[in-house]
Amino acid sequence: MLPKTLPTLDAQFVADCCDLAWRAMLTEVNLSPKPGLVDRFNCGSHKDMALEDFHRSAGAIRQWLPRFMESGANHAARPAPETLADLRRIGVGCEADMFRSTAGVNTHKGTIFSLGLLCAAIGRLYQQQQAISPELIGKTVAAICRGLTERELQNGNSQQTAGQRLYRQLGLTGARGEAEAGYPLVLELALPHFRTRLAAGSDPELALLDTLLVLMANNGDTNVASRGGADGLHWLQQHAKTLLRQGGVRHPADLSHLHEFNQQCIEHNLSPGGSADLLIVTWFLNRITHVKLPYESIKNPSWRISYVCFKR
Ligand SMILES: CC(C)(COP(=O)(O)OP(=O)(O)OC[C@H]1O[C@@H](n2cnc3c(N)ncnc32)[C@H](O[C@H]2O[C@H](COP(=O)(O)OP(=O)(O)OP(=O)(O)O)[C@@H](O)[C@H]2O)[C@@H]1O)[C@@H](O)C(=O)NCCC(=O)NCCS
Ligand SMILES: Nc1ncnc2[nH]cnc12
Repeated sequence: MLPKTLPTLDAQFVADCCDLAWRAMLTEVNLSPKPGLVDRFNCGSHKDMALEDFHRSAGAIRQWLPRFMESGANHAARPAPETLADLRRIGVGCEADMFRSTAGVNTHKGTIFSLGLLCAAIGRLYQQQQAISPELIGKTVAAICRGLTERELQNGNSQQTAGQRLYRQLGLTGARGEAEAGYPLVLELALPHFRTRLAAGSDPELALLDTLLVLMANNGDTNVASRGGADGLHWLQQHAKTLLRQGGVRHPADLSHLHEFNQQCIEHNLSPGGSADLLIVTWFLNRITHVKLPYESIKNPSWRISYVCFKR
């Protein structure tokens, strides 16, 4: 008789997932050249943070990700919105460590929100012994975030964050809206685009840079809007669309267009930090299906016998 639910999250599985999330953060920040963003060449439109801040921040966040997974697993039998309250508590602690590691600079606030939700969704799916697929993860995040934009954006309080202010001014739902919708920009646009480019034999870094352009062209990025307003966001989206129409990033020679785009973002003081976060989500979801699930083997009788023997 198979166990109804696994007693706890398998430690190796948790470590594999959190290491993958950590690698996703490093892969994104090391990817170069990225328009307006911190990378190996320069700090884009940022005067207060550099590559090393992101490396330190990613390491600090990595330590908290198991707690997001455990929260998702522990609340697996509870109504999904109850999970978010616990995630908020963990998130506040994680953000504090991020700020400690960067001497107060906001490198990954949005990343913590997105990766925290993805890890919680994976913990929930694991506890329910469901498949861990990008689509099911997206659906589970949407369930956890149901009603979030209405609660936190439509009824914003006086202590407005950038996201709340931009919702009132421009109707942008930002990180909350993307999560509550189940990451459609990633699941319907960026991830299929990235996988198609990889399947066609594209260099992975060029494919990822091209995917960043796809995100920048379609994302209502509140980072861009908080600095450049609606006009700044429209300019950045149109510029990304033009580069994509001209062929995007297919050959090393195309990197010159990204260097030029970066210079223009610096002149406009624009940084697509939200699209950088969604690129982290894209890379992570592309690889999560490779992480070994312990209960996949339970269907294999030989493994089941060894599991039962081991547990005695
Ligand atoms: C729900 C929160 C995200 C609340 O934050 P806020 O109300 O500000 O919400 P948003 O503005 O919507 O988003 C905040 C960050 O999320 C990223 N983001 C923006 N647009 C999108 C989008 N469409 N899809 C996904 N993600 C998006 C973005 O974060 C990245 O950029 C930041 C670095 O850029 P920078 O310009 O430097 O940012 P600032 O320093 O703020 O501006 P300057 O002063 O420099 O000009 C960095 O954070 C990147 O990650 C948005 O900034 C959530 O954070 C929250 O409520 N936290 C509380 C604790 C919690 O609950 N945490 C975990 C829950 S699982
Ligand atoms: N590389 C990057 N530069 C600036 N903001 C970011 N947010 C996430 N990644 C970023």
